[in-house]
Amino acid sequence: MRSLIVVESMFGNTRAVADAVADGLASAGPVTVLDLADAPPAPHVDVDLLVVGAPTHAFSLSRPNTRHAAEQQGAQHRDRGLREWLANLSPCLPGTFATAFTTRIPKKFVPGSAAKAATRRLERHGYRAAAPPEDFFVLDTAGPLRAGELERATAWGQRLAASVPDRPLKGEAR
Ligand SMILES: Cc1cc2nc3c(=O)[nH]c(=O)nc-3n(C[C@H](O)[C@H](O)[C@H](O)COP(=O)(O)O)c2cc1C
Repeated sequence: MRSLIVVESMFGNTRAVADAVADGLASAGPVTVLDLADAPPAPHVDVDLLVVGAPTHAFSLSRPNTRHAAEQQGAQHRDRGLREWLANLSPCLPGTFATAFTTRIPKKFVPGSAAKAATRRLERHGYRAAAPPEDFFVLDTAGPLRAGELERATAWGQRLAASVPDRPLKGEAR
C-alpha cells in the first residue's frame, strides 16, 4: 500500500504528528510525508491512501487571516494552507482511501476541527473514508503536544494500515 501524508503546520506540531503517523503506516508500504509548502498547488494524487493533516484555526481549516495571526505569534510564514490545497485537488482515482487529522487545544465546549472540515472536502472529491477524522492535542497555541500524542499518532497510523485493503489487481473490482 502506498501512502501520502500532506501536512500543513505552522509551529511544527502537526508536522511531528504526521511523522509519527508515517511511522505507523510504514509497516504496510512506502509512505511519503509532504509539507504543504512543498506540495504541488494543483495536485493529482496517485496513491492507495491519502492522509491530510492541518492545525485547527478558528474552529476549522486555516485562512489567510488566521495564518497571519499565527505568524504574529512566532510561527513560520505560510502562503497557503490545506483549505487552498484541497480546493485545487483533482477528483480521486476510483477506490482511493483518505482520512484527515488535526492538532488543536483540548478546551471543553470549543467546537470545530480542521480534520472534520478536511474530511467533508475529501468526500466531495470522491475519496473513501479510511477512518473517521482524528484530533491530536497541543497544550498551547505553539505547542507542545500533550504527552503521549506521538505514540497515539503512530498507533492510529498502524490501525489505518490495517484498515485499508490492498489495491486489487488490474480488472478486479475493489
Ligand atoms: C489564529 C489561530 C486560531 C486558532 N484557533 C483554534 C481553535 O479554534 N480551536 C483550537 O482548538 N485551537 C486553535 N488554535 C490552536 C492551534 O490549533 C494550534 O496552534 C495548532 O494545533 C498548532 O499546530 P502547528 O504547530 O502544526 O501549527 C488556533 C491557533 C491560531 C494561531
